[in-house]
Amino acid sequence: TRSTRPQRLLKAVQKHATRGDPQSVISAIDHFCRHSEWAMNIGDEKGSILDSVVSEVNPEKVLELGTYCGYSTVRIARLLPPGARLITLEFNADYAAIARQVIIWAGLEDKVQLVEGASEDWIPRMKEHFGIETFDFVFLDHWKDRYLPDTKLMEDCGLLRKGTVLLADNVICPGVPDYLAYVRNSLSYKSCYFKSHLEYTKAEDGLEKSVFLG
Ligand SMILES: Nc1ncnc2c1ncn2[C@@H]1O[C@H](/C=C/CNC(=O)c2cc([N+](=O)[O-])cc(O)c2O)[C@@H](O)[C@H]1O
Ligand SMILES: [Mg+2]
Repeated sequence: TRSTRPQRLLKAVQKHATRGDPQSVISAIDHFCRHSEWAMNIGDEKGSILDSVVSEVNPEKVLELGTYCGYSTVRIARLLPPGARLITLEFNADYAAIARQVIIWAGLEDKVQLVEGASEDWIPRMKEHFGIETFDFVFLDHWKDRYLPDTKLMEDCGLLRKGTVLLADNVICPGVPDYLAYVRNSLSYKSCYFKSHLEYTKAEDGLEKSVFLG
């Protein structure tokens, strides 16, 4: 049977990127998505904003919701200090299998724990299963109707501390209106919008950075 797009994306990484070189993995995926097949990675333009926020926060404990093929996982993990950990949740087994290979190709498997499962099932288990008290940085890029319920779940599970930074992709396109209204109106968050473009296109999109105030 015909291969899937994530499988073709992984092939492009293995063909064009250098093992152990995260930047070459990022460039190979961006080239594939610009010149061969669009895919829903954050991309290079919004990816640079992600890089700057991660560098500013310099987090020890990171949670990513929605791994897909591991593009943003690699972008984040390559910037983490030694000893820092990234847990990424992905409930589609096929995507998880591709992402594992992309993360290994980038040489970042020691910094990343890819958990194959649903965010709603695993957020409540972060303490007892991973010994995580709170996260320093959370990247939201999974199904858009899950951003708000999962944020409330993280609050309820005590996983956010004063200063935890949430960064959400696609707040314009496809859009997350309920999440945006919540973080922008809640007294528990200081929120700001980074205007950009939908990956590999000229359409507007952007990232919302929200600092939990405790
Ligand atoms: N509750 C959950 N727990 C674990 N994994 C979960 C999950 N919900 C979804 N996922 C996974 O997260 C990814 C979904 C991304 C949705 N993005 C999108 O739909 C999307 C669409 C466009 N677009 O249409 O232009 C552009 C973008 O940047 C986008 O991120 C998929 O890999 C999916 O399996
Ligand atoms: Mg996205």
